[in-house]
Amino acid sequence: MAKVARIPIIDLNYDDQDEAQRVRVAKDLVEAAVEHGFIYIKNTGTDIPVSAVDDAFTLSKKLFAAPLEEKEACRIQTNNRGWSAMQYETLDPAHQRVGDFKEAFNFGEFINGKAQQPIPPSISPHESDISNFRDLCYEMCLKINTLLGIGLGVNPTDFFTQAHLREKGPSGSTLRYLYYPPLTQTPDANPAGDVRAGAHSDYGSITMLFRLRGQAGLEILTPDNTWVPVPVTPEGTENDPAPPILVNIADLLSYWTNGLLRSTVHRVVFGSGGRGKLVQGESDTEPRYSIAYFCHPVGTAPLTAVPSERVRNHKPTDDSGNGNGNPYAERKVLTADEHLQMRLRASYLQLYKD
Ligand SMILES: O=C(O)CCC(=O)C(=O)O
Ligand SMILES: [Fe+2]
Repeated sequence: MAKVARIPIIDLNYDDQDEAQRVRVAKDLVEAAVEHGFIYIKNTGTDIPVSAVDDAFTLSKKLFAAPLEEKEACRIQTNNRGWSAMQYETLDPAHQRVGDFKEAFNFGEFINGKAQQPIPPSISPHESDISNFRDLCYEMCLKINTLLGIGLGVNPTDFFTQAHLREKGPSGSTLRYLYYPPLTQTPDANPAGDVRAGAHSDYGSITMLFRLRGQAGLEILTPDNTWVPVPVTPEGTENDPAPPILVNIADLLSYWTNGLLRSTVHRVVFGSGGRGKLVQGESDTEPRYSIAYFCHPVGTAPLTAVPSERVRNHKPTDDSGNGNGNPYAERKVLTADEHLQMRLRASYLQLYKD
């Protein structure tokens, strides 16, 4: 059996009246974020109902199965909204021969349940459901940001949360449906060298990832520089109503905390015959679907030093200035939006070529 990533599993289902318990969970969350950058959040349906996740996957499948013209009419724009065709995005341009073997659809902000971008007619009757799911993700993201503030001893503890509040202005937060066809449908792919999503770290503050049981592919780069798969259903969650939600620290939060919180590099690979090592009980012969919510602070949020003793005392351990070997989180960025623009330009070469 393949060696798998050892990522802590945390249950956010604590008693709201029990402050000591909340602080304990917050500290566990921070330690996992410092050590691994990835955290499994047990999904018992409290924060995000299991039916809402199931319905989101149903809609995603409908969207990617829609006629090509419908998706073409929603092609991704420089506002980072819309449909990204097979191989259009290249997450690791320095090392990839060709683009990612995936399709993606990005949903930006909704206003009163209405998308502010073209939506394929095949799923437009469900626009308000997509908006609701995005809201659930947003609320959970605020909760995690609050816990991170508590666990880090940031003063005020809601420093991160305040920076994410929608009422303060638009943000780069994006709900993304992803579809990775199986090798049988991608004859151009060379599974030994090509990837379904190139090695990258995420751009925002945190990412929440939903996956389907049995679908292989995600790997993280460990501190000793080896790739290990991230099981969809880690030990101890087999009987939960849904697989855990996989949360990872992204570049902006790593940058904000001077590298204390780890933004871990990850990728999606072909398993059988490819580079990946399959986790027991998972396979890559079926089409793979995942859903990510990329949580970003409001675009104008200045990335000033986090008011935390622990962050102040943290010494970056490498030349990048972010302490975790991540080459993207450079110190020159000023606002959340500037940071996002820098990252998008690097991965959508055609879109930004002019
Ligand atoms: O599909 C996955 O499992 C991961 C996708 C991912 O890393 C991303 O879209 O940033
Ligand atoms: Fe990612």
